[in-house]
Amino acid sequence: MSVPARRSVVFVTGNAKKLEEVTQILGDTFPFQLLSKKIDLPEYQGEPDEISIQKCKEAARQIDGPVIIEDTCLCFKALGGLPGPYIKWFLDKLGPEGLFKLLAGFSDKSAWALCTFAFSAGKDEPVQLFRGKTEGHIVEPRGSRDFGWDPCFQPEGYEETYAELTKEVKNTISHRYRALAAMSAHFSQTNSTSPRNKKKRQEE
Ligand SMILES: O=c1[nH]c(=O)c2ncn([C@H]3C[C@H](O)[C@@H](COP(=O)(O)OP(=O)(O)OP(=O)(O)O)O3)c2[nH]1
Ligand SMILES: [Mg+2]
Repeated sequence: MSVPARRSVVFVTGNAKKLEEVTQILGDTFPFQLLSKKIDLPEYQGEPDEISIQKCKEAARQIDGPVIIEDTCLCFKALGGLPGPYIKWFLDKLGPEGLFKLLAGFSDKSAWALCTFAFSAGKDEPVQLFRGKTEGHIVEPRGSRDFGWDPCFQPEGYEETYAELTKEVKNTISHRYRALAAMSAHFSQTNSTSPRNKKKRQEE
């Protein structure tokens, strides 16, 4: 008897570090087979949800099949949530040191990292969003420099920055971990209540 193939979905990202973390976090737990495609999707403007929806629709159009995208914001409370979705440009121009200095005139250094995963079953299909948020503070950069603004973000309840924490720890508290947990929970539930699985359970 042949084993039915696991449904696959393409994670579209131009960021190799994101892909690395997503693969580490999901392990074998995700009900879909995760494929990846390196495409630099446009950097849209607007609110995080709108950006993720546009990004996902464009990915689904290009792939012409089921896709997942991810968009990350780093939001400073003293700046009303900015840079938010524009963190990529701020990071490119200022680096982690400059991000810290941006808050020099403010006593409130609190910040949050927001990750949004968006799924679409294909072009012209609806987009579903899954969000994860981790609160913390912007600090003088410390730790390894291998991923963006990790050296200047210290998550709440920790003495270390994301960049000083081991990957194992970051990947159990991060914005990305939380968004993926929401997405995995949704699809695990959907899978277990799908008519095919219900029928299978009744037959057991
Ligand atoms: O230090 C970090 N740690 C992170 O966990 C993290 N996640 C994203 N980023 C960086 C990468 C970018 O500079 C921005 C987010 O912009 P976004 O458009 O979401 O990411 P891209 O690199 O453009 O990748 P996509 O192709 O859009 O998936 O923040 C982090 N830095
Ligand atoms: Mg991007």
